[in-house]
Amino acid sequence: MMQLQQFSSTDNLNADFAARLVDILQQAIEQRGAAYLVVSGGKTPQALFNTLSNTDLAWDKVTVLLADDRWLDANQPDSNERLVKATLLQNKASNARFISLYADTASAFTGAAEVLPRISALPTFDAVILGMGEDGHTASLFPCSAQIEEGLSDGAPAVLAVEPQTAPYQRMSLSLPRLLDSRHIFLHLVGSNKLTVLNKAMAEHDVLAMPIRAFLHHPVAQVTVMYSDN
Ligand SMILES: O=C(O)[C@H](O)[C@@H](O)[C@H](O)[C@H](O)COP(=O)(O)O
Repeated sequence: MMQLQQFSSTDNLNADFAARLVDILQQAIEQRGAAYLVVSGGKTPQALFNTLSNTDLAWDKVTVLLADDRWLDANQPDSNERLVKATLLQNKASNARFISLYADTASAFTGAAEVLPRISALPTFDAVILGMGEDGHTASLFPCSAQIEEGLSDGAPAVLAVEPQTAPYQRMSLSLPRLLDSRHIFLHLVGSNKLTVLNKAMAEHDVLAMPIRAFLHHPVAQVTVMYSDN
């Protein structure tokens, strides 16, 4: 099930989104002593990360991890880990705990066994922020990959290695069931192209063609779409 929240500008979107996330994380810390936040890479969340990093919170009780990463050393420009460390884990958020999806092996497929226990050991997440590509991928659950059926299956491991055919780098991605195991799920979209893709995803049900549909049409999970045109 999905609920669309539309904002008049990215500034308004980011202010509202950051406040909402901080409330969720704060509540988790009060109730359970710790909070778990899953974020996405890509261009869309960068301004949100800057806002969050300047917000007061007991960040030392917050664990941050990525929904997916490219199989790159964290010093590489296209590493999502590098992006999160440079934008979110700064300022007031510099003492948050970060869990990497990377291991120093040549292939994501051989590294998966090392990464898996880090993620499968985690409790229910408090918030997951998803992005969406124009092909309807989310995290690194790419429609063009041979791993898509496994990643969307009920019995999928918490993380899996993925080799997209239409995007660079091998990836490590959280699976659909691991991402759904969250108290709150958001989809963060900026730009009218993304709204067109969202409408296409809502119009039909084939999840292998557009993996984001597995979230948007999920019978139980609530997905809040945080959207602005610009
Ligand atoms: O590593 C990544 O690229 C992501 O996690 C991916 O799922 C991303 O969220 C979408 O591709 C949207 O990316 P943009 O925000 O750059 O459009």
